[in-house]
Amino acid sequence: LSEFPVDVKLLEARSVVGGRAGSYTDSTNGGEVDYCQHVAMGCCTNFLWWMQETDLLQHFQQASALTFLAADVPSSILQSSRWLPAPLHSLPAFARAHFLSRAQKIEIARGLWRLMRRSSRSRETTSMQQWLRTAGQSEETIERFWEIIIVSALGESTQRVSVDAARKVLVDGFLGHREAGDVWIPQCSLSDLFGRKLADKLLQRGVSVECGSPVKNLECNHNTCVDIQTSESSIQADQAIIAVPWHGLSRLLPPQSNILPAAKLQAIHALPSSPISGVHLWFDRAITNKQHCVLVGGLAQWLFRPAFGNESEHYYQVVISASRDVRAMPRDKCIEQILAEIETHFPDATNAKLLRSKTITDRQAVFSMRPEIETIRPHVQTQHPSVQLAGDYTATDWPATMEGAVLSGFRAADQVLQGLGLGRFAEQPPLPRNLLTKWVIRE
Ligand SMILES: Cc1cc2nc3c(=O)[nH]c(=O)nc-3n(C[C@H](O)[C@H](O)[C@H](O)COP(=O)(O)OP(=O)(O)OC[C@H]3O[C@@H](n4cnc5c(N)ncnc54)[C@H](O)[C@@H]3O)c2cc1C
Repeated sequence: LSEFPVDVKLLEARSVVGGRAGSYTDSTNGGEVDYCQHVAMGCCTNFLWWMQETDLLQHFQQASALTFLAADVPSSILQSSRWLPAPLHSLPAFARAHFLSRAQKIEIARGLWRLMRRSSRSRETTSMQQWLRTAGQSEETIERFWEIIIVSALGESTQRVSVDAARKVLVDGFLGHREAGDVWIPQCSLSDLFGRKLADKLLQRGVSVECGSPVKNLECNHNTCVDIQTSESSIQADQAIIAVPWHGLSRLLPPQSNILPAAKLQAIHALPSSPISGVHLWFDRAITNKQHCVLVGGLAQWLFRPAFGNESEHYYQVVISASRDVRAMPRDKCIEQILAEIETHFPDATNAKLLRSKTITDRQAVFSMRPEIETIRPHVQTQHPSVQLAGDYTATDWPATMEGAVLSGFRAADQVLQGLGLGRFAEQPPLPRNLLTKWVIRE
């Protein structure tokens, strides 16, 4: 919006922008620690474009190889082949993977083929787990492959997510393009990236950013103007975009609002969510030089070694998505189990001393991509022409991701521009498909 002749004011409740993609200040050394590591994927074309546009893509590292570690087998590196076109690009690395047996690989290949041949718009109410069983996947294959990929990408287990959501991740996220599955990892803290660097870019573009300004109420009394109440002031706007999380929306709007029907507002508020935990570990020495890896078969799912922070400390972060088990465990027991798993993967960890640890679980980290939620996710346009919604929970087809959030923002901006008669704002197209993927992957 800042590229158009409009005055843009951003009202943020917290002291810093960035929302769930943020950091806290470590009381021991004063450094910034991300609540939880965030990564984007190559298929997140809107998010990556936006980072490029705001000159922030330089603060990301693009990783095209993922290391999978499982107990008692050598590590496996999954990387696209240089010479095979999509969707065959992962085949050689997949065939060499040590954490899967030959029979499991054949089962998975059959399952992936069936997913690609399935329509992306089936809107079926089956869960991914039910689908996997009917597609001939054994419990062990589900646990050792499908569960790992789906939980990492959707923040929810195969038991709960819809087949459509899982298909989107596997097809758009890995099979559709050679670079779709590349992982883009921030090389600075999230609060530095979004809270400072991005906020500065917005300020330079003339956006007024007001942190510490929670909106209390939003009403449209007549057709062309929105009344926005904060604790400090009352603002009249021609257009408003409400970009709060799904569970915060009903606090802003009166129950009988001309913006959203009461039943819809209630359904959005009740969208089911899934927790994600970041387990922060500080050791007295390095346990591995790997910057990131996927851990197979245990409680810990990913290990990250952030590229920033105090060099004298050896800080690592374990990410556990759909972490209901973690929430149910005593804290000490959870750390004990994670350390035991880390020692099986990294022999250097046996001699390392854990100096301190912190577990942060966001209970409403992401909305749960269950089959029924697609009918509840709202479009960015509300009933009122002057009010738009934005946020990962809107109907973008994407799971709760930075891509979904950015895409919804672009769509909301487009609506605003149309409402003001100022033109259009085009979202980015998905990664292009080659002839083979167009032929093999059904729309
Ligand atoms: C632990 C965890 C790990 C994740 N990992 C990844 C990942 O690896 N990759 C990925 O793409 N995504 C990841 N996500 C999801 C990602 O963080 C979200 O999808 C994304 O941040 C959603 O952005 P949003 O703008 O929709 O909502 P939010 O980030 O929740 O932003 C909403 C903003 O609204 C503000 N607000 C709320 N109420 C008010 C009010 N009344 N007035 C003014 N402001 C208000 C909030 O303070 C907040 O800043 C993760 C999320 C969590 C929690």
